Amino acid sequence: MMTSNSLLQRLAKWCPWLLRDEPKKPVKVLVTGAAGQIGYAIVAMIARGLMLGADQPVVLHMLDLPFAADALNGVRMELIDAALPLLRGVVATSDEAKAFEGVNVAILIGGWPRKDGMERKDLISKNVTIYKSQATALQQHAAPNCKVLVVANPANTNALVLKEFAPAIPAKNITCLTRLDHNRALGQVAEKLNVHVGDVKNAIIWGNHSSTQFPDASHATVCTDRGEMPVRELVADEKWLREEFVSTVQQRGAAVIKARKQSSSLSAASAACDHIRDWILGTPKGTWVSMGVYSDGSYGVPEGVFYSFPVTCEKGEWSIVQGLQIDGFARTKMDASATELKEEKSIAYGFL
Ligand SMILES: NC(=O)c1ccc[n+]([C@@H]2O[C@H](COP(=O)([O-])OP(=O)(O)OC[C@H]3O[C@@H](n4cnc5c(N)ncnc54)[C@H](O)[C@@H]3O)[C@@H](O)[C@H]2O)c1
Ligand SMILES: O=C(O)C[C@H](O)C(=O)O
Repeated sequence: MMTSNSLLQRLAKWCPWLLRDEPKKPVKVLVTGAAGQIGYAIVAMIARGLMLGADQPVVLHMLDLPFAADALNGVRMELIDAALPLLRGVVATSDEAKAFEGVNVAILIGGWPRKDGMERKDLISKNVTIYKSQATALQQHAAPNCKVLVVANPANTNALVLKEFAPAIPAKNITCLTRLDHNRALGQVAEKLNVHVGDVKNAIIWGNHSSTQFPDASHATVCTDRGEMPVRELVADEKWLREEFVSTVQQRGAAVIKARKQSSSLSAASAACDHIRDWILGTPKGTWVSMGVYSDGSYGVPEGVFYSFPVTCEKGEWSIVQGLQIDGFARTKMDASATELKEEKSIAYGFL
C-alpha cells in the first residue's frame, strides 16, 4: 500500500511546490528617518534579504517627519517599482504609533547628522529628545520581544535615553551601532596586509561611537594558507597598530563627511544589516563582532552606559566575549571612552 508520504513524493515530480517548506511569516521591520540618506540605502537592502535572510519575507514600516512625507512616499513608490519578492507590505507614515505598531525589529536612524567640523556629541541637544519620545512609542506599540538598533548619533547616548524611557523593554533588546567602526577596522587591516577583508576577523571596537572609541586589533586574526595567524604578528608594527590604525578608524566618519559633504550612508546601512543579521541569525563559530550594549560591568566598564564590546550571538541573544587580556595601553583608552559616555549621559539628562 502506498503511504501518504510516498504519494506526496510521486506527486511532487509534477508539482514540486508541494514539497516546499511552509512559507515564513513576514517580519515587520521599522526604519525611522527612512527618507534620509541611510534610510534610502537600507530599505532596499532589507527588502532584498540582506538583513534577515534570502527566505525571510518582510513588511517595511518607514517613519519620517511630516515635512519629509513627499520624499518618503517617493521611497515607497520606488520599493513597489523594484518588484521585490520578499517585500510583503510597506507602511510609510509620520505617525510614531502607526510606525511602531507590532514591529519585530526597529532600526532607529531618524535624527540629524553632524556636519564637517562637528563632533557627534554636538548632536545631543537635537537628537536625544527624539529618543525620549520614541521610547514611549516603542514600549506601547512594538511587538513584545522587538530588537532595537539605534544608529542616529550620538548612538550610545540615544540608546541609553531609549532604555531609560522604555523601562518595559528588556535592556538586552536595545543596542547601538558600532559595527560600522568594526567593519572599518577589518578594512584597514585588510588594506595594510593586502589580504581579503573576509579573511580578517575579531577586531574589537571598545567604547563610544565617537572619536574616543578604541579600535583594538590585538586579538584579531587573518585566515592564511598557514592557518589562522595573529594580526599583530603579521603587521609586526606595534606603532602602526597603536597610532595610525586607531586614529584612522576613530576619524573615518569625519573623513567621509569631509569627502562627501554628507555622512557615511552606504557603509552605515550595510553595517546595520550586518548587526541585525548576526544578532538574529548568529555569529559564525569562532567569530566575534562589536555591538554597543548596556554595560554589565564586564572588563571594568561602568554600568549605566551603552558601551561597545566584542560579542558573540546565538539564538537571537548576544553575550560579551569574556576573558580577553587587557594591557595598560588598552585600559587607558577604554577608560577614556567610558568617561566620555558618562559626560554625554549627564549632558543628555540636562535636555530631557
Ligand atoms: N552609528 C553609526 O555608525 C552612524 C553612521 C552614519 C550615520 N549615523 C547617524 O545616523 C543619523 C542619520 O543619518 P543620515 O545620513 O541618514 O541623515 P539624513 O539627514 O539624511 O536623514 C535623517 C532623517 O531623519 C529624519 N528625522 C529627523 N527627526 C526624526 C524623527 N523624530 N522621527 C523620524 N525621522 C526623523 C529626517 O527628516 C531625515 O529624513 C545621523 O544622526 C547620523 O549622524 C550613525
Ligand atoms: O561620522 C558621522 O558623524 C557619521 C557616522 O557616525 C560615521 O561614523 O560615519
